[in-house]
Amino acid sequence: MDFRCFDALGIEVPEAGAVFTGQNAQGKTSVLEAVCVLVRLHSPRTSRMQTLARIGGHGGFGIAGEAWDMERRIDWRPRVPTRHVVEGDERPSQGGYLEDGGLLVWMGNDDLDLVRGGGESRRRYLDFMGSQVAPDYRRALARYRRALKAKNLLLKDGERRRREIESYEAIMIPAAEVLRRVRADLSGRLTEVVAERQRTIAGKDELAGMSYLPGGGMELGPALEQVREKEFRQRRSLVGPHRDELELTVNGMPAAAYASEGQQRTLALALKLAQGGVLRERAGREPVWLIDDVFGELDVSRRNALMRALPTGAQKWITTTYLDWLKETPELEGLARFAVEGGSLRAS
Ligand SMILES: Nc1ncnc2c1ncn2[C@@H]1O[C@H](COP(=O)(O)OP(=O)(O)OP(=O)(O)O)[C@@H](O)[C@H]1O
Repeated sequence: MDFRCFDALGIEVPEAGAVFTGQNAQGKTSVLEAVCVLVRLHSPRTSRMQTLARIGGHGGFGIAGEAWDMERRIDWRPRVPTRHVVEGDERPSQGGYLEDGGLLVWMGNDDLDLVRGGGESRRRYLDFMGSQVAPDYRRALARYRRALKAKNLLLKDGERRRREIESYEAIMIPAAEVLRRVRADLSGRLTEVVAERQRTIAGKDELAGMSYLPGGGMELGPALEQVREKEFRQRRSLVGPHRDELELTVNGMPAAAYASEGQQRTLALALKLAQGGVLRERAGREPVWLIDDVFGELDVSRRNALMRALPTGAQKWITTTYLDWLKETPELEGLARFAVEGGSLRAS
């Protein structure tokens, strides 16, 4: 293991899921994070794998588990290729490992950033979904980011090296096509489901809206030509999927600026619930819900609404520091209970 604060950890979770309780900084989030890394090769807290390796451990980490009836294992070590193993067979690429991986929805108490924060958090929301439903998405995103970084370095040095810049754009344009096709498709479907979830949680007077706005327009090639001079002057990339926006509204007004805090919280919940619904529709399977410290923060009516909205058959992994609300939530009775303390776990 050697993952975060855990040197070793073995855990069996029933079909319905589990609730992890404990004080702050005991390792609850790390348990959910390990599932996310094993299943999606992605941590919602960091993009640096090194951060996940236990300080004072052997330098790397390993996670193994059965997910969606398949034995999966990853071994991460610094400076050597990560090993991805499924049913005992090594998969040579991340894409190969992920193609039959499971589906996840992550809910955390920073989900409010989806509504209040900058475009980056909403792009991450689409990216997390995109890479779960479209096999070519993750690769396109990695290619796009690498080429964009190289292009930005060239723009920054101010030398107007058009030829070299165009060679990176030749990588960015087809990658952008993949990203935008998937993002447009997902947001089209999400719009309806988010509006429906918002109505269910808040009542019929709250109309949530969503529009996908590709930065510079859907066609990247012509957009790049149009801003060429401006990019040279400003020394940075001005159009492309890294500038896409997912505009959110409540009752026709921009949600970040005009919606009340309650409306914003409801919208953040609706976005995550819709994510689960659309993943299920697209992939024909129920995602697992990793719900990190969300329930304790919600008022009773939103907590109940969330509980009712979570699919009954879905597996849920829930962390919480407060125990009181658990007693009032009969829907969670079938879930195993674990107490997390100082990087170790015991059934409670
Ligand atoms: N790479 C690492 N090696 C060792 N310990 C780590 C590492 N990364 C984080 N930690 C520590 O692990 C502990 C558990 O963190 P975690 O976020 O899982 O706690 P938590 O129980 O979810 O807390 P909270 O309720 O505050 O969210 C923290 O003390 C944290 O500082």
